[in-house]
Amino acid sequence: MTVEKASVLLVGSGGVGTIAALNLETGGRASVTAVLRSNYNVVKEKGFKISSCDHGVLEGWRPTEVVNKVPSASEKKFDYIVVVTKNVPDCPPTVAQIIAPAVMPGHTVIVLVQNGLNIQKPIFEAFPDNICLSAVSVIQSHEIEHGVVENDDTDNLSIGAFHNPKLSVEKEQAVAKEFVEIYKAGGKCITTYVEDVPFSRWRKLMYNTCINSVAAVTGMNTGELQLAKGTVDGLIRPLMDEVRTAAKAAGVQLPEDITDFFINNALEPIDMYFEPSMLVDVKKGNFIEFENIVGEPLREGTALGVPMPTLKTLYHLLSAIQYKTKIARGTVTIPPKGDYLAQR
Ligand SMILES: NC(=O)C1=CN([C@@H]2O[C@H](COP(=O)(O)OP(=O)(O)OC[C@H]3O[C@@H](n4cnc5c(N)ncnc54)[C@H](OP(=O)(O)O)[C@@H]3O)[C@@H](O)[C@H]2O)C=CC1
Ligand SMILES: CC(C)(CO)C(=O)C(=O)O
Repeated sequence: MTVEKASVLLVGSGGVGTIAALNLETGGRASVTAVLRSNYNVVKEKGFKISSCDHGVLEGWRPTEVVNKVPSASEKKFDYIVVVTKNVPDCPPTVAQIIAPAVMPGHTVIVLVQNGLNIQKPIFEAFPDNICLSAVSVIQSHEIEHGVVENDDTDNLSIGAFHNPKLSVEKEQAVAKEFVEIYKAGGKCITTYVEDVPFSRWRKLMYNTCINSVAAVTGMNTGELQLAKGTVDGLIRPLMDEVRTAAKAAGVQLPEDITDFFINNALEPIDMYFEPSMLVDVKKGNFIEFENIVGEPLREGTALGVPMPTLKTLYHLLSAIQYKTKIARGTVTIPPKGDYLAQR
């Protein structure tokens, strides 16, 4: 018996998105149309070159279809839109604006394979009748040049449903479980259904909010951060304590030993010198996802009465870095330098 393939629109085929497309196609239960932007021409012509710990080296790989624009729902009906762009709501277009043309109200399931907290809120607002899934990714995958992807760690995806109070929780969870089956059908990734999405999101923040962002501000990889005296105990631990306390205030109990767990496992070994994604973005001159990774936990914790002084300082440093990128990319204009010498 042949099973009909799910029709998937994948938006954002960089480091993580390309491996997601590959896993979806490998399982044979999905047919992927990928929307590409800066890598469109090179991939259309030559396909992706992928070096992956789980898939080996692939030259000229493409999903079923590659396009350079989000198709409209009237052109093609998609069962899922899998979003794997960076999520930068402070630098429009927003995710909701990007995917809007392809969303069929009440039909399309929107899957957010992105870091950060509360990323579902603008999706619920824009598409109140569509199920939205959370996919928390642990993978090390980067596009090192257009169309060239290096994936060093198994694609480990924790999938669950963001609960939209307007929709049936049973239906949302059934859809999440079905997507897990589609995603893992190829057997080359670790894909788990999670019921407690807030837990899985806050848990991941322990890394992203506290390590990723310190790496971005300092320009240092995980090995250098550990070697720099005082950074782990004076900066990363206090940040983790603040995030854990905010999670608790929000009703999410992270285990007491989680700080030691992340410090002893996620940063090791020192000579791995790993660059988290926000550091990669700063180095590439890309916008950073600081509003969802740092701003949202800060706003949520503060609103619940949790003092977060270290995180607040980090937030403002990241905000300044984002502004610097906006100047460099010309998305803001600043007044020209005044001629003060002439007035002396
Ligand atoms: N990299 C990693 O190892 C990990 C990343 N994550 C998370 O996964 C998500 C994706 O990250 P990552 O893969 O690293 O990001 P990348 O920057 O590698 O890829 C993002 C892709 O989205 C594309 N894109 C952005 N906007 C659009 C648009 N409007 N239309 C079409 N394509 C678009 C970008 O194109 P362009 O090149 O033109 O900008 C780029 O190809 C993020 O939320 C990140 O935090 C989570 C775990 C690990
Ligand atoms: C922690 C890590 C590396 C997980 O894959 C990540 O989320 C990132 O680099 O943003």
